[in-house]
This record gives sequence, structure tokens and C-alpha cells, in this order.
Amino acid sequence: MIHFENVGLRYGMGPEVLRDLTFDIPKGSFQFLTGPSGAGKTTLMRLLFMSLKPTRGLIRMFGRDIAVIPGEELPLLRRRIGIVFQDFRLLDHMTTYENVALPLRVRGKDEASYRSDVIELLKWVGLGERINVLPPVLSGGEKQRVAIARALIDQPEVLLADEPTGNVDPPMARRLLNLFTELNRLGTAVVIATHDLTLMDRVDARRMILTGGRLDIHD
Ligand SMILES: Nc1ncnc2c1ncn2[C@@H]1O[C@H](COP(=O)(O)OP(=O)(O)OP(=O)(O)O)[C@@H](O)[C@H]1O
Repeated sequence: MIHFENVGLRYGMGPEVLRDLTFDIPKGSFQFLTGPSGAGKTTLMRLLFMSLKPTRGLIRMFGRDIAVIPGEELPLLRRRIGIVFQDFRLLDHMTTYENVALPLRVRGKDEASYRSDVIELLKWVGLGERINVLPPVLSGGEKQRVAIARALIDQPEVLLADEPTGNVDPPMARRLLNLFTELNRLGTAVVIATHDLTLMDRVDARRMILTGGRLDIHD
């Protein structure tokens, strides 16, 4: 579903941050992306979301070479991907409920068809009491859970989550991990960037380890 071949990336005239990355993300697979701080995890997530283009090599997303995809088609391809950014990127003028419902609204779905699903998911991530508030009054951990709910609500083909448990306590981290494994069971390919070893030890999943811009994969 996603294919990288000899991919390299540098920012501006700087050194290569990612080097010679060759790997596949198969349909329905589950993988952790890990490595020391500054190794390039967020950069790789941005390549996977097509918000950065590689400076060399080939990337195929859903069978298409991203170098030749017209810019106006990218938003459509990105809709097949759920993403949790490290900085959450919630819309501050919309309530928790509206933020989570947004991907469904963008698709033109009728609110009556999804309202109860959105509320159920918000309850599952512990935000049942925060449904009608605006993001600026939420804590960091609450914002993170809204961002996760928004990424999951439409059962994307791929889920990319950058440190999705970085702001929550261990029981909530386990609960969120259960949500990711359940989504994966339903067919979504999941990529979770994390430093959290105890989290990784809970799932028998592929580990993609970035060190100094190079990738090692342990199946
Ligand atoms: N916009 C940018 N311009 C220039 N250099 C950048 C930019 N973003 C990241 N870098 C550099 O690229 C390297 C990889 O950064 P990246 O954020 O991808 O690492 P990371 O593994 O996600 O780190 P962390 O675990 O601390 O979040 C770092 O050396 C960083 O300084």
C-alpha cells in the first residue's frame, strides 16, 4: 500500500536527515516507529502524509508515484490517512464534538448517521464530559485524545500517530493502544511513532528503528 525506495530527505541545504529508506507498509499491518530524539521520526511521518516531498528516491502511496501526482489531488489521497500530529492541530473555534466529526462532515455524511458514533468514541477516550467544549479549555492530554478520536472516526486505510500517548497516564495509554489495535483488526494499517518501550512491549508488532537517518526493521 505504501512503498519507499532509496528515499532521502534534506531540509534546504542541510545534511540528509533521512537516508536510503527502503520499506513497505502493507495493508492492515501494525508497526512502531522508534529511535532517539532527532533521528527523523517526525520527518518520516511527514513524508508518509505527503506533506513533505523526498529529495531523492521513490515513494508510492496507494500505488501512485507521489512525484507525479498533481497537487490538487493530494487532499483526496490524504483523506485516506488518519493522522495525529504532535501538536494536535485542533480547530479552536469548533467544539470537541465538531472537531471529531469534521472528517465525516467533509465527506458529506449526514449527521444523523454518525452522531452517536462520535459521542461513543469520545466517551471511550474519556471525554464524555467534554463533548461541547472548545479546545483552548482542554488539557494537553485531553487535546491529544480529541486528535486521536478525529484520526480514527472514519476508519482510515492508514493511521499515522506521532507520540500519541505522550501526554496521558499509563492506564489511558493502554486504553488508547487498545483502540489502535482494534482499528488495525478492522483493516487499518497503523504506524505509531513512540519512545515508549512499555507501550511497544504490549503489542507483538513490527519495529522500525531510525538511527542517524537510517532505518532498521525488526519483524
Ligand atoms: N523544518 C526543519 N528544517 C530544518 N531541519 C529540520 C526541520 N525539521 C526537523 N529538522 C531536523 O531534522 C532532524 C530530524 O528531526 P525530526 O523532528 O524528524 O526527529 P524526531 O526523531 O521526530 O525527533 P523527536 O523524537 O525529538 O521528536 C533533526 O536534526 C532536526 O533538527
